Amino acid sequence: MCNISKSDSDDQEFIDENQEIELTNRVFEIDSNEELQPLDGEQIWCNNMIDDLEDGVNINNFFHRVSSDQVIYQAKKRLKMIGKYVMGDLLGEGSYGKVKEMLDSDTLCRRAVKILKQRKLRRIPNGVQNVEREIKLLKSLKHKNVINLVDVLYNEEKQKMYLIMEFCVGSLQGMLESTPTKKFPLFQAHGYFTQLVDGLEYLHSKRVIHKDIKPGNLLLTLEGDLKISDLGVAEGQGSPAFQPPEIANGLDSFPGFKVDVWSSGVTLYNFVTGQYPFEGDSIYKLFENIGKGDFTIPDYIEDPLRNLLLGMLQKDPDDRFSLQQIRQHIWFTRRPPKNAAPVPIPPLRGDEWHRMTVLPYLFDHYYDAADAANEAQYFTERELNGIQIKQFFNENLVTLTVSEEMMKNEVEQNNGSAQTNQSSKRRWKKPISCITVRRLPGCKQS
Ligand SMILES: Nc1ncnc2c1ncn2[C@@H]1O[C@H](COP(=O)(O)OP(=O)(O)OP(=O)(O)O)[C@@H](O)[C@H]1O
Repeated sequence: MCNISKSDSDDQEFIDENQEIELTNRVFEIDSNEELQPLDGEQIWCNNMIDDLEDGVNINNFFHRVSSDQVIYQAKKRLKMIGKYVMGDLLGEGSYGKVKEMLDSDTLCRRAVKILKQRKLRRIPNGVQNVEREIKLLKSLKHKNVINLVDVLYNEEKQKMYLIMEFCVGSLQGMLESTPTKKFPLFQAHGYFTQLVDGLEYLHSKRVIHKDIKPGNLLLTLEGDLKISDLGVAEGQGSPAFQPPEIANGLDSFPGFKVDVWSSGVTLYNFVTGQYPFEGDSIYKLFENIGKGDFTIPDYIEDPLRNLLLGMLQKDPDDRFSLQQIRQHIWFTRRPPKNAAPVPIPPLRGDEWHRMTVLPYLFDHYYDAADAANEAQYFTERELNGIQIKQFFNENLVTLTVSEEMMKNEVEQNNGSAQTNQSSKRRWKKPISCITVRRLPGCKQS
């Protein structure tokens, strides 16, 4: 019999408003004495244990506290749909609101949704109008290196706007932060920088100035495509460390396109050195330093890259390189050799495979574990840490795993007799189960 223990875990990181927490947020852990380990990548939830607790049994009589690395499953995920989109987990949070993963139930494409609260927007002067205007603009843009706004939904009652975008696995900022050196090898920096220039050139051709180019606004798809994001709905005038001297000095008028060239120069500097050309203890000091335009480039950055950085970070916008000059620059045109391991995309909330977070919600809503066993076409038996388990295979998507011993208990409870052969699985009301996603639906980003 598998003992579980109650723990007042404060690890609520994975729980968001979509998740209905069973057992008032308590986490259940397998007793370490039983040595029942989760199978790789599998999740277990013990429904009959939950019933015991709901019946008001004093759990302390039965359960022992064990270390948290034994935690197997903690929360029920309640399905939430916004139109045809199935909501997944939180991806991040910006100043306007949350960004969550979504699945388009028509196309099975992974999406990200930025949830904007109109109440919040109204507090910003012209906030609502600006967003509306920007949405119109974003809808008219289509380029491989610019985040695509796929759909916009409104909920009048909740006063929310949902901006549905292409799904990305993370930002270049997150990748840089995940490395000890905080920088990319030159060939990787080159790959991202050339995509950034491609995207910027497209935006400028549409007479759009981004105003907030920085690694945090450059997202990556699973395929490694760079997407310029946060167009226009970004709050304020951009991030201070990436602002050009004409803004730091408060000039009244200046060529807007050169603002993007400057911040792309700071971004490239950051990619290849892990540092910023201008720093300051306060924003005033930072702007003072930017305003003077004096900076140094570490000696290990050699020409032609040094020359490119100097050209992009010219204090006077008229002297600053144009995008055409950048494109023709020798560093741009020649790909550096791949002489180091690339910086990988860091795990998303602990998952290095960046698996779809929508699936557990779908399983919880549509998939009854008992039905899975009933519908199973194949099963296999094996031993796991001394406990006999059965795995039922349903097509190639799902494996339902049930321990023989748990099965006995369940059947005894339900029928008063212990039946452990395969036919007994039809009688289970709530088997203790593992559901493993073996294959994810593929999706080509459109
Ligand atoms: N299309 C997307 N796919 C995956 N993650 C995304 C997507 N868009 C944004 N994110 C993530 O969501 C988080 C919040 O993004 P958002 O654009 O709202 O804010 P921000 O750029 O961090 O800040 P601000 O809006 O204040 O400038 C970021 O961590 C970002 O990486």
